[in-house]
Amino acid sequence: MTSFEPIHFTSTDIHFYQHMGFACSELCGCEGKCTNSVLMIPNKRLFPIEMFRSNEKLGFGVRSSVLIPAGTPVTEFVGEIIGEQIDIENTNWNNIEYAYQVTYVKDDVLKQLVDQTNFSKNYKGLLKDLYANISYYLDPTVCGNYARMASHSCAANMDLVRIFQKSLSPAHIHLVMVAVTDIFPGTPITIDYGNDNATRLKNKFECGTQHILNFQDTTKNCPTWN
Ligand SMILES: C[S@@+](CC[C@H](N)C(=O)[O-])C[C@H]1O[C@@H](n2cnc3c(N)ncnc32)[C@H](O)[C@@H]1O
Repeated sequence: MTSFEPIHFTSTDIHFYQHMGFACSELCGCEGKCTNSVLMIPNKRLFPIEMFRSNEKLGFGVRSSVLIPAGTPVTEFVGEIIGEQIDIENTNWNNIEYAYQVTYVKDDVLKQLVDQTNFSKNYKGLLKDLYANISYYLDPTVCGNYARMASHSCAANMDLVRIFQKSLSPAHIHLVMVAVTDIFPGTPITIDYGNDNATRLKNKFECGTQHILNFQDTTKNCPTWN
């Protein structure tokens, strides 16, 4: 399951579920000085980003004035880690509008990853218990960055990838936004909010794509960007 093979970021795969990464830290042999850390590029803020107002329905979005090449890790999605057991379709937790779910109770890949580590049996048990009953979210409401302003698209130009640093607990998750297509200057930066959110917001979503999600009538709710 783990490998050092390069990952080809394409818009046809859902990388969030398929790939997880690890970043060096002061706990590694390189003492965090390694120049190959996956968090290095997103934290360098290589791309000028501006916020713009799309329309009344979409509100504000973000875009860059320069080309962002496919495969580039562009920024971290910054937020506070929150553990919530919520019914996403009926929640009145206001922050759900901006929070991004980073763990799923049925996330077998994550559980297998914990099993593969050389952590002690007790620590592995603790990690599995943490993930077993609660879903964790990165909530940018109080402490966040521009990533929280990205709009939803059913054919998003960025995907989010979980990168663990130092350990495998929810508190060690960094969420990195990676371009999955070349994003031309001025193009709105979009992510897929996921099926649960799409269902919750299905009567107000418009993303200008003809992609069909796992619920009926989605195409009806996806007129073009304007
Ligand atoms: C994470 S916020 C994005 C920033 C937001 N546009 C703003 O101005 O604060 C998510 C909210 O933006 C709006 N939104 C984002 N993408 C949308 C889309 N494709 N269609 C309609 N509304 C969208 C919805 O109101 C959604 O609840």
